[in-house]
Amino acid sequence: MHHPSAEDRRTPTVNDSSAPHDSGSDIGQAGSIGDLESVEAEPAVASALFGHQIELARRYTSNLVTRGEELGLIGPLELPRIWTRHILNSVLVAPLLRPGLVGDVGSGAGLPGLVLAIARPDVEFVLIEPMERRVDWLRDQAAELDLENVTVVRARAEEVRLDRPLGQVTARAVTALSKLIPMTAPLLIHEGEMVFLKGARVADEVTAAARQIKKAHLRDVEIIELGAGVLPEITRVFRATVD
Ligand SMILES: C[S@@+](CC[C@H](N)C(=O)[O-])C[C@H]1O[C@@H](n2cnc3c(N)ncnc32)[C@H](O)[C@@H]1O
Repeated sequence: MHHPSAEDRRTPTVNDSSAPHDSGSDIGQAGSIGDLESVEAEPAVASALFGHQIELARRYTSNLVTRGEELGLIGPLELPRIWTRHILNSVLVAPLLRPGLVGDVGSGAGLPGLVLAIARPDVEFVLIEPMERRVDWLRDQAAELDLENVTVVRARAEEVRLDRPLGQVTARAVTALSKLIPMTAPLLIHEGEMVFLKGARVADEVTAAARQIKKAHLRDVEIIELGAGVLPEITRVFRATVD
């Protein structure tokens, strides 16, 4: 189990404008698909979540669309596609993780961090999030869902002090690769991996981040497309190893 450092109790200056994709609520555009009742029939769920994990994912989702919405962590128009666009999109990444310590930078409402912690109880997670309101939410959810493999640290990634380096780091909708790479590279062990959920323009981001990729000594840079034929939208993952 990972134990938080003194950073956990620190109160940093929060400047959320550093997340260019943050439009107020963590999640918040119009959508149309989502079916909580038939979730076991979803191939993406069937391959990554089993028994109790499905129940935990349901409870987390239910909390997100009720209390999470009240707290402004999710926009009301996003509720209908919460499963496909947010939960399952995160679940798809679970097979890319390996045992060890994984850091999720900018977890916000818990995506992908809390979902991955449900899907991979064999992996330890540290959720790194600067905003107090979101940190409180993440801690409450981890406790309520009994996720013993989760520690929440209140900090910005550039300033966080962890007890030990990360084997892998994840992030979704935090900032462009050109900022995310230098922000997270120092947190990783040698041969550690970046696993970032990215949008349709990830190839352009990779091109724009050429200098940062070189400076961080990244190798095996690849874009992995997940969920084709399973989810309405393909999930694109930027994966790279720190040499
Ligand atoms: C748009 S939200 C995305 C949240 C979540 N990952 C998701 O996909 O729904 C961006 C999050 O990144 C956090 N954030 C912004 N800058 C950060 C930094 N420098 N280090 C860590 N987290 C940061 C924000 O507080 C916010 O919770």
